Amino acid sequence: MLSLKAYTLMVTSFGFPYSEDQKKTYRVIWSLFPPNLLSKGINILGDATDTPEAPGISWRERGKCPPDETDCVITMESIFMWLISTFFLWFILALYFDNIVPNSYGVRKSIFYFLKPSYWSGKGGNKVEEGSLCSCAGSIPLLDDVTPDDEDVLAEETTVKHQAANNDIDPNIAIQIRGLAKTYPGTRTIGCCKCSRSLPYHAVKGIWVNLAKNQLFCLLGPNGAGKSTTINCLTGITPVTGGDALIYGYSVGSSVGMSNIRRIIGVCPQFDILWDALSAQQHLHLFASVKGLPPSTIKSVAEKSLTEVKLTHASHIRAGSYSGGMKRRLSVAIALIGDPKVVFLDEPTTGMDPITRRHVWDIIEEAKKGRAIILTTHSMEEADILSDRIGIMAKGKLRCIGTSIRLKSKFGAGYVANVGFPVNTQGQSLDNNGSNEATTEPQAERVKQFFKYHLDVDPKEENKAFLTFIIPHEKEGLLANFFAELQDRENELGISDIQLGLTTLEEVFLNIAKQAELESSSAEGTLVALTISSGASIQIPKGARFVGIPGTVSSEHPRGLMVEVFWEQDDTGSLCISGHSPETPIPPNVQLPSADTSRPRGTSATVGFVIDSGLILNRQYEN
Ligand SMILES: Nc1ncnc2c1ncn2[C@@H]1O[C@H](COP(=O)(O)OP(=O)(O)OP(=O)(O)O)[C@@H](O)[C@H]1O
Repeated sequence: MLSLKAYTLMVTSFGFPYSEDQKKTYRVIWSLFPPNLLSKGINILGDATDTPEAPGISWRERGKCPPDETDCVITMESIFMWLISTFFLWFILALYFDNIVPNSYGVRKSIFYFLKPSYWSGKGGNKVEEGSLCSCAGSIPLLDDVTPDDEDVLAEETTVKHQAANNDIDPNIAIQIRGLAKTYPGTRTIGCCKCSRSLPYHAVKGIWVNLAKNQLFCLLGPNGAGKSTTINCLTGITPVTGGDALIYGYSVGSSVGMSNIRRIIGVCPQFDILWDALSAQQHLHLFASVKGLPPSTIKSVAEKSLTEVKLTHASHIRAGSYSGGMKRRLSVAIALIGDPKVVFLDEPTTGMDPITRRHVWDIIEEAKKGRAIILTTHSMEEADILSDRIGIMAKGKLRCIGTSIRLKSKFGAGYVANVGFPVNTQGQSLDNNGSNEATTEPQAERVKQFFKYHLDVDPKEENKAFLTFIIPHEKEGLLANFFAELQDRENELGISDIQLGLTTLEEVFLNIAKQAELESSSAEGTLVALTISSGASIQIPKGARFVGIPGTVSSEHPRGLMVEVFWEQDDTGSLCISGHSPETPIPPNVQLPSADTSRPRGTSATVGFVIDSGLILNRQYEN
């Protein structure tokens, strides 16, 4: 770019195209580029002042050719006029292209946006388009209105629908999300760009939820669940394609509503949007001014913010040299500056060390007072500690909603009992008097038998120091007497410590993610390979828990064999197989599929069949 500029300047200084020999059209085209005119202007001034005796060009004489100039086709006055006109021309073109070229979220205005009255009046919605300039967006297919499976999600949806229909305004509600949907349009790229076609993608499929004031609502979900898209719709970064949301009564679907919303929200986006050349202090001063804080308070507010996020020592250093954690802290401070009524925090603690993260949690906890906070995170611990309510999304839908305890008791496997045995600092077993003896093993066996006999559960994890049991909710009624007896026999069984708690939020999250994966893989037919103990490999739907293995029918196992598959999340948040149980006979209450479904048409792989978890688990409890 620079060399092109140098080239055109050089060409101009050699006389092209400002000479009688050249066509006027060339001169006009050449003059549209201000550096060329500037170069010609400097040339004329240089020629007029090249000797001490030269008269130069006075302001009054700007419209005349210099007396010794023989080939004069442009005067200084024309150059000034051209420069002023091209300034406006390029300025208007810059504004126009800024509006029609898609931003980083693929959002742009239509090519003829300036012809629409709504653009000039500011009324009539927030009409924008998506996709690249040389693409023609396909029409957006409508989403079916599907009733949620979960009773709490359904109850929330019914409440919001009822309030929306009756125009009920609940003063305790900060955000009301009314069937918010977002479909990224499929595009057909034509002409100037490579010819390709993509299908529309339903990223958010109609969410109905009320978010209260003075509360933190945490949106959880695996990668690609639609969390950031939801936040982007609520903050106006990307336009909604269905439904609406009201933030303090202002609609995100209208440009007037959105400009009011921007005044009362603070956003910490998933990726830091900072200027490398500005320091933390300059960032905060800038955002405080944009949010309209009185100039006299900006300095003290910025200093307080910097202290809160522990960036005082780096307040004058350029943000470009900050670590990832420092940048996130600065983004959190920017989101909170100006006392916004609603704060969106999209994975605010990503990349922070545990000490800094705890510190930021304290800031968020403190910030809850007087505002509504919407947080997305992949840290279950963060969600558990900070949230008043949690919603878990998967595949664009809200799958469950409630407090952490409600979700754990509803979707977790039950209670976790940890039974500890005395060990020394090297991890060796001790007896109850503290002497080094390998007494734990028989005692652990007796504890296992005690659990098996009373609750019919086996340990999920075990080592010398402890045994962990998962006790299903169905056994809840037995727990009081069971633990009273276990405590009475603590000494006899060599137990040093008993802990009882609900299963973790992580387990709830995995259960919901598995369920969603299973739903979509059955719809799309996505299969993953599972290698069973015999070494054979079968294909199973992603997320399936109990899977029947085709071809295992024998006289010993007339109904065939099945396995329980264990899942975990990989680094990208996708579900992957972490292991499986030994093969066990398929119980009689499971209906077996017809033989030809194990080898779908067009594939040579053996496909395991999914067995409803309810059939297996209920049977285990009944036994
Ligand atoms: N501009 C876009 N065009 C097309 N599809 C998109 C666009 N932006 C996001 N998506 C798709 O929408 C889905 C939801 O994305 P989103 O970023 O909301 O997920 P997320 O839940 O925030 O995930 P993560 O936890 O990874 O941030 C993804 O499948 C993503 O590929």
